[in-house]
Amino acid sequence: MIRAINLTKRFGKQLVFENLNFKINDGDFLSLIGPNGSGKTTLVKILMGLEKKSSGTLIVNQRQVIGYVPQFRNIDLDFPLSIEQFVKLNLKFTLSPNQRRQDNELIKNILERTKLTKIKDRPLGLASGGEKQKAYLAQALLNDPKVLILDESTASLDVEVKMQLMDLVQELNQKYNLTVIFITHDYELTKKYTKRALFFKNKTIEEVNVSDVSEDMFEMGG
Ligand SMILES: Nc1ncnc2c1ncn2[C@@H]1O[C@H](COP(=O)(O)OP(=O)(O)OP(=O)(O)O)[C@@H](O)[C@H]1O
Repeated sequence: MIRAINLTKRFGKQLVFENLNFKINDGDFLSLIGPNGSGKTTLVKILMGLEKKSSGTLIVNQRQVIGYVPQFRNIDLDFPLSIEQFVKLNLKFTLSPNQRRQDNELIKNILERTKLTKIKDRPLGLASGGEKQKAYLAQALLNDPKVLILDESTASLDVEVKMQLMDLVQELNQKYNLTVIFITHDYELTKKYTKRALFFKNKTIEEVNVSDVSEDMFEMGG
């Protein structure tokens, strides 16, 4: 469970948002929507402990590991790692054979969950956009997160591939009760996949019913 009480953030004199009040429950599939610059990324950075709040209270269970899937970035064709090697980058180095065995099991399991097993040896640079994004997702799942943050992860993928990625995330949400926070500018995906929506408006946040989310909510000035 994550709870914000009067959460406020300023950068110097610039007020980004003030008095955010919300609660995110375990297993929620939630979208964070609002125009450019309204504070969505700043909020998740605060959630992940990468940015400091200015005032207010934020309660995040300490043991609640948060996984983060970044915005889609293309990767050079000659990137030297295979999909599996890339996913493994998030493992802690160990000399213990026992730990290595456990790590290998874990990797196998995660590649299966993200449907990457068949192509695990393919160089990441040669993978399709959707496959690359799944590799980021697999990396984020490595530390067994209870919360997964997707930061516009589907931007610049084509529609079908976006849906495939979101189907996979939905499956993880339903099977493992993974909490999903989806920062997005995508109206269709918000409607199709998310169960709750938090809308940044006038420097604060309000919960709107997903059925009431409209396209202009992604465009209006902050
Ligand atoms: N480290 C920083 N120092 C100063 N200002 C910052 C910093 N990070 C973000 N900002 C400002 O805070 C505001 C909110 O930015 P943020 O990236 O959170 O918005 P966003 O809603 O995620 O936008 P977008 O939809 O465009 O990704 C912007 O005006 C931005 O310029």
